[in-house]
Amino acid sequence: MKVAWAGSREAFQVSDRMAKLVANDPVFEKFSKPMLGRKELFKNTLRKAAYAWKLINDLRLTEEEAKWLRHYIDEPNYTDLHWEMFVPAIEGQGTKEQKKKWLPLAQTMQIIGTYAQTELGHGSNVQGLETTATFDRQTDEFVMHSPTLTSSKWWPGGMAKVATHAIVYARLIIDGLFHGVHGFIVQLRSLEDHSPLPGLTLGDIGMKFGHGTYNTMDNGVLRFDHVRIPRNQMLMRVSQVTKEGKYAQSDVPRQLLYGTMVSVRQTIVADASKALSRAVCIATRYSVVRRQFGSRNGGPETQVIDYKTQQSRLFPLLASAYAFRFVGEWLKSLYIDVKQRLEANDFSTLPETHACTAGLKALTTAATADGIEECRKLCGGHGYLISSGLPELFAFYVPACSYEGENVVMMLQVARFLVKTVSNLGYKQPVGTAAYLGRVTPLLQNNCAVQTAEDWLNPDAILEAFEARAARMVIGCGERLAMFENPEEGFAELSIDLVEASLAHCQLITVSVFIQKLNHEIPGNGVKRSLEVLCYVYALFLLHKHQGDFLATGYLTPKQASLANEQLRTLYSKVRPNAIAFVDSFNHMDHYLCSVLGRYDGNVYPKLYEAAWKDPLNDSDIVDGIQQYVQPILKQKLHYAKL
Ligand SMILES: CCCCCCCC/C=C\C/C=C/C(=O)SCCNC(=O)CCNC(=O)[C@H](O)C(C)(C)COP(=O)(O)OP(=O)(O)OC[C@H]1O[C@@H](n2cnc3c(N)ncnc32)[C@H](O)[C@@H]1OP(=O)(O)O
Ligand SMILES: Cc1cc2nc3c(=O)[nH]c(=O)nc-3n(C[C@H](O)[C@H](O)[C@H](O)COP(=O)(O)OP(=O)(O)OC[C@H]3O[C@@H](n4cnc5c(N)ncnc54)[C@H](O)[C@@H]3O)c2cc1C
Repeated sequence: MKVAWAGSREAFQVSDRMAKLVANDPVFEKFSKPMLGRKELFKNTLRKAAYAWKLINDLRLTEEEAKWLRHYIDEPNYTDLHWEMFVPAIEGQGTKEQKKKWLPLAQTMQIIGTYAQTELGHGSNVQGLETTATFDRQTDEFVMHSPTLTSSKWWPGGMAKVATHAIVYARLIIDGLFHGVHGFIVQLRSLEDHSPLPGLTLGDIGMKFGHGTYNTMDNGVLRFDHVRIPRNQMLMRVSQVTKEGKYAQSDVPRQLLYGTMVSVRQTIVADASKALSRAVCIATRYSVVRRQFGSRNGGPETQVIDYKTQQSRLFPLLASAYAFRFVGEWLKSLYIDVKQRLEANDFSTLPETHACTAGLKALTTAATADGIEECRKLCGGHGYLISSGLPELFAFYVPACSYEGENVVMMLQVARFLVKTVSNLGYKQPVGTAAYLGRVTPLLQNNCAVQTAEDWLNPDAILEAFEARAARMVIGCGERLAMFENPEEGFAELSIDLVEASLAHCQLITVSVFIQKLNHEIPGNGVKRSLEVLCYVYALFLLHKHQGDFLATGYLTPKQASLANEQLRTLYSKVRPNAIAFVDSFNHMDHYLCSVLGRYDGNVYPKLYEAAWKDPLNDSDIVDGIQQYVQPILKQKLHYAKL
């Protein structure tokens, strides 16, 4: 199962080696993090990042190994933006010459980059950005300027204190004409003494949610006061500006300007299963240790994992972790394919890839953020302790619902793709993840054939149910949209239904990828049979949760929906004996989990007790402030004290 989770024996070995490397090196200790102040926290992260870079070089780690190393260090920092956004932006949007100049510098970290798109006034609406890049023909330069307060760049990770360079998105202006938003490579700091370059105001935007997690990152604010950069620092693969000031667009579609976001959204989907599996591992192990009620004749109480209600909250999350792992793997292969095509100037699959990355990013991050919080509740009161590992994990993870495309905004992008696909149905056969929309007649006419709970243990029945629900919701939206004279008004008016239809479409992708995985790629019958159970749990849990959709579209009868729920209950009993094996298969080491509740050895209570004594408040019996503020109250003799 460890191999199935990792993707291959080689992938398992690489991640396992890196996990151990980090866990066994005292530099990467992280239990004390929540006790540190912001400055110490930040410096500590800088120290770890520098040490990690040294390890990467000394041990000659491959790109894959370096990624795992950074992952297991488990502290957001400037290198995330450098590797995940700055480098991909140059790779995807730079010309050959630009790549030749900038990539070697970035890949050896002689420069450190960030991705400065969002502003104080605009994040989702990229076309609404206000920073300007005005071409000056005389000097062959662009003048970067922040004309308003709201145009201040706001949020870019690593920008406040570390990055030496940034890809800055700004409105291109030539001779007073606006030519859309483009990316520019801008140097922010001196490579000699790290001071901000003249004309730039740079700082940190302040503390963020949670304490020891995202505050290791220096998210920044940046303002330009007429800062000049050479013309050849505009990323010019999509559009070019000549030294005469002529604006030209190559045959590369404009959408490629958004390409870095496709790349990172794909990574975010791949990462969702890591965060969810981490929370599920903690909650499952603890649910086996924790006992409440049910003692008979003085025997042990019931393990809370044996309560059906606990199972009905925990096991769908366990199944979701596996579903997200497989859909992340699938999306990665889709992305690798599109990347190769884009390099060869084949843009045909970009719209579908954009819809998949946007939609799956929204689906997986929302479910993971909610899932981590549910795992905290599944651990009862102890889940609220920092030492459970869950509050910090939640604080770290939850911004994924906002960054890299706010989730609702992303689902609306999926909706645009679906509406377009449906409106083209007469003359363009949909392919890939939208292929089912080419079979609308049977999907709209045939109803579910399930008659017993057992009938739900059939991949075809499940697939057809998810296809019919998505097709009916999408087609329904299309029909209602057609009634509006102005399509944009119609889209806005129906946006709530459109987001729901997009979710149904994305859930269909996730379920069908899981089924596909079982049909083709699982080595070993035992592993396959166990994963089949999780696949059914995932699908039937979604069906139960969204039964309103399945019933309202008329595909299911209430009886069939309740048979699905009955089957789900039976499936929970099949998951139970393997629950610990399923979470052990994630291969998460204690160091990575950073959780007393999720310890591999189950030795929870003594370690919780021990951890409590490490709190600085327990350094002495009488702490600072008691004499000054508590003792006087105890000793006072005021009238109202008698009340
Ligand atoms: C160790 C592991 C590390 C993990 C990863 C690291 C993460 C680090 C953590 C945080 C870093 C965070 C960074 C950021 O957040 S960077 C900022 C991200 N910002 C956004 O995501 C902004 C979201 N907004 C948009 O993407 C766009 O504004 C929009 C798509 C919502 C709207 O675009 P707009 O041009 O205004 O309008 P349209 O909807 O009409 O789109 C036009 C056209 O373009 C197509 N399209 C849109 N986006 C893309 C895309 N990304 N790729 C391809 N095509 C795209 C769209 O479909 C339309 O096409 P058409 O219908 O055919 O015309
Ligand atoms: C931790 C973190 C790190 C970040 N790092 C970076 C970075 O490195 N570089 C960078 O450039 N940016 C970064 N960002 C910024 C991030 O990309 C934006 O915050 C994100 O894209 C969301 O945009 P917004 O803040 O403008 O949200 P808004 O768009 O203002 O969203 C507010 C609300 O409005 C709704 N809404 C907005 N538009 C619509 C619409 N058309 N229809 C319906 N509802 C709508 C949203 O659903 C949401 O509920 C980071 C953000 C965070 C939290």
